[in-house]
Amino acid sequence: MARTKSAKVYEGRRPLIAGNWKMNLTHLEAIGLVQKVAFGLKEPELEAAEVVVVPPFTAIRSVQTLVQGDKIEIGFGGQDLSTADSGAYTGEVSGAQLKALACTYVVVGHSERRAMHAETDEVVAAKVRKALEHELVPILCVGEGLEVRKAGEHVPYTTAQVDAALEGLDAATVAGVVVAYEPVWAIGTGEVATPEDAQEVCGAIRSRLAERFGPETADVVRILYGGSVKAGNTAGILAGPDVDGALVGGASLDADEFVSICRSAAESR
Ligand SMILES: O=C[C@H](O)COP(=O)(O)O
Repeated sequence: MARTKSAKVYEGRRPLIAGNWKMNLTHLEAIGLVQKVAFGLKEPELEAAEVVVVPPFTAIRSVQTLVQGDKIEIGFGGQDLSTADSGAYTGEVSGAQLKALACTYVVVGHSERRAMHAETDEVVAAKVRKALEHELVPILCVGEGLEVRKAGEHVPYTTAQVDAALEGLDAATVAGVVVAYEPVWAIGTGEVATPEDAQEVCGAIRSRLAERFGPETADVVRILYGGSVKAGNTAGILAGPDVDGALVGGASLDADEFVSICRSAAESR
């Protein structure tokens, strides 16, 4: 099993694979999955690529206990956070609560939150700020629906979402954000974007970050692709020079498949 090692300085952008479990798995099933993933990956692979799981809130504590107790070199985070810190917000979870569970990351603005919970660009921007305030790394999700894609407006649409979410932040702060390009038409559909599609938009996002925050900042921000990522398509997608990893949904629930995805990422740089 891969164990925690001393900090290492990485040159360039270290590939990041984040498994978003969405509303799947009990806390007991979560433990089993993390154990299998940890046993499946070797230490050099976990050094070459950063591996993160994003369980439902109900399983975070169990994942934390396992990861810290067994010194497993796998990170974890939350799937959402509130724009508030505490109070009468039934069902919400705060950044402080996630931080207290040792979360490193939090997904913000996932298309399922935007669509099912009416999260606007303003709400997403507020959540990015709240995550940063609590020293959580936001994984900012952007991406177009099928109509926008068919109209050929996917690049301006997604870069505008990035603009809105990062409005008012300074370059040093933006350097600590992860962006995930997830075309909505490719999420959970089996309809994966081509490597060229992924690179086109990830490259455009990086160019936009360079315009707004400077090339040094744009150069360090990790930009992920998400949408029907599987072991068989990871290498092709990560071959794009601006694609630094993947936000994986369904395939992250299968230990063997997720291990293979992480291995591809480790071999990608
Ligand atoms: O957060 C993950 C994305 O929504 C991708 O999900 P998927 O890999 O099941 O298409």
